[in-house]
Amino acid sequence: MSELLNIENLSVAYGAGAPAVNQVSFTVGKGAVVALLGANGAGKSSIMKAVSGLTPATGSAVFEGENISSLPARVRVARGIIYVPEGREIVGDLSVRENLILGGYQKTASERKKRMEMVLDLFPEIAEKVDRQAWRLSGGEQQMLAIGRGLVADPKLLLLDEPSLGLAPLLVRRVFDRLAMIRHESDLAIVLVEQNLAVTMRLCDELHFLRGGRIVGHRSAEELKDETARQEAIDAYLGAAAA
Ligand SMILES: Nc1ncnc2c1ncn2[C@@H]1O[C@H](COP(=O)(O)OP(=O)(O)OP(=O)(O)O)[C@@H](O)[C@H]1O
Repeated sequence: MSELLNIENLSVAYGAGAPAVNQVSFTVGKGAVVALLGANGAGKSSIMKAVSGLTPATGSAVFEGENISSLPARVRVARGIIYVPEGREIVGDLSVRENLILGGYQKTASERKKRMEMVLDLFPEIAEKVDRQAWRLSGGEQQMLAIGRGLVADPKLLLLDEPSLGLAPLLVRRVFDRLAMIRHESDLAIVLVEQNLAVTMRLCDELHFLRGGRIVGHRSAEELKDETARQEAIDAYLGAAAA
């Protein structure tokens, strides 16, 4: 698998105290799904924001061989790095269709139309409600819209921040099944932030465990298929709440 993203010694500091992200390094292969797991405050979202150019960071970020460290967020979007933030951040007063149009704001009208059709095929739940204001959607539908809006931008790398947050287990399964479909049908790579290992295991190839802004452990999804190994990783890195 060839390399898509290489992050080296990434650090993020918001003030004078301990950095939120401290010398983090990881790589993402083309078409790979890499998960970042850790408790609240471990630094997961800060990594996502740093990779997407939304917060200042030090260290190096190389995407498709190009050093993107000093590129602004909108140029990273044009390169194919798309962030789907925690809490969805869809525009409630706009319709589902208008939210999807926003996702493709850098695309030509015909490309955007094609991508929107693909997204609505993938998420029939929101296709039925395309003219409805986004705030009227259920939590699961809003999450589908947030992911769909990201997909309209035709990402090479999707940065997905806690897509399971606040969703019932059945909806989480539905959202993750769709993500699995997309990744099998395309070259899309995903960096997935989650707190829940069981959910993450449905989709990812490898996992990095974070604590206090540092990567403290790494496992492949293959290794964690073994129940004992999985329990050991939970005990070592996450604690009982994340099982
Ligand atoms: N804009 C900000 N200004 C100041 N401190 C911040 C800011 N954003 C995050 N932090 C701090 O940085 C640390 C890491 O936060 P971050 O949101 O990256 O963690 P996280 O692992 O994504 O947490 P969660 O799972 O709760 O979303 C926390 O201590 C947090 O309080």
